Amino acid sequence: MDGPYTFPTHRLGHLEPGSDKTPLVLVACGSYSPVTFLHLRLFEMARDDAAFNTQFQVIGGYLSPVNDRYRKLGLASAKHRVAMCDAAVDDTSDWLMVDPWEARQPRYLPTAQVLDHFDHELNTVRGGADVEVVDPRTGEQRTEKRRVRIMLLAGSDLILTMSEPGVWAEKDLHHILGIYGLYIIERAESELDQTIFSSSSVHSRSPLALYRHNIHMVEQTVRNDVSSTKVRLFIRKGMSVKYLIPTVVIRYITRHGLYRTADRRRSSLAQSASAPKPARTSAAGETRPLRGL
Ligand SMILES: Nc1ncnc2c1ncn2[C@@H]1O[C@H](COP(=O)(O)OP(=O)(O)OP(=O)(O)O)[C@@H](O)[C@H]1O
Ligand SMILES: NC(=O)c1ccc[n+]([C@@H]2O[C@H](COP(=O)(O)O)[C@@H](O)[C@H]2O)c1
Repeated sequence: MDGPYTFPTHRLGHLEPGSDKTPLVLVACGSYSPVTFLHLRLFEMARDDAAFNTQFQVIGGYLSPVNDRYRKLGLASAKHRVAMCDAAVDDTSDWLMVDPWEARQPRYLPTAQVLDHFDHELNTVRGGADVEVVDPRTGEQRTEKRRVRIMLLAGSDLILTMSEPGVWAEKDLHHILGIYGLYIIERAESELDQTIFSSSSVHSRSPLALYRHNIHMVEQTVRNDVSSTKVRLFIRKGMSVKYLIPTVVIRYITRHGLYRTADRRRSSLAQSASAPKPARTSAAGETRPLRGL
């Protein structure tokens, strides 16, 4: 992560010539300590859903690892988490990228500001996505710039925290859901009570109900509940994590001796009052031992 920052664009796709679709970029903010096959698979599920059920065409996907100020158990340093994500996408994907910008910031950044950064890079700096169109009057072909839509990609556990008090600022929810939108992948242990979206319930004035049209839900037809917590626990116990995370990530963990001991401390840097306390300890609960372990 040393050296000057440049926004990664090397795997950005483009719209088909003449396409009337809206270009979509998916951004998944998370800890990724470490990144798992499930984290990568979330992007594939969302891209398929967009292709089959919407007017969007996914032209890019970014993992944005949270920085060291985030108060969460089990975080390896941002430098390691970014390197593991980089290795994972380089080895397993031809369209996913890792943006180290959030991880490099000196303070915790709420997700709304991270999405603003992507909007700035894609729509202000690059001016949107290129699409070849034919002028209906002259028949000439020209390149048009089309505004890129950015959406937050997350598991249903994250959306549940959006209706918990104190985790998200109300103005940030209006910003994220109103301007950008959400791709939600259902998570086995975090089933959504549909009334949180209902305009006729007590939640009717909540941002989730207000911007229901900007929220896309995807059911996991092949259920996978790998979590980083489980992976860390397995490593600590000397158990295999093969086929749960990419082999290049296993090699990286071994080479750097990560996750060998229980990390009951939060990152020493993570004392900033502006960093929200994560709403859940973890999917498998670092403090709640897994059966048989
Ligand atoms: N089983 C799952 N199903 C759907 N989404 C998931 C699942 N596991 C993680 N995610 C999503 O992946 C993103 C990154 O999350 P995060 O890095 O916190 O992963 P995690 O595996 O839950 O980590 P930890 O176990 O350390 O809490 C979040 O949007 C989270 O909702
Ligand atoms: N207020 C906020 O912007 C807010 C609140 C909770 C989680 N998040 C983000 O969600 C992501 C996932 O967080 P967890 O690893 O705690 O599930 C992180 O990138 C974190 O920054 C943002």
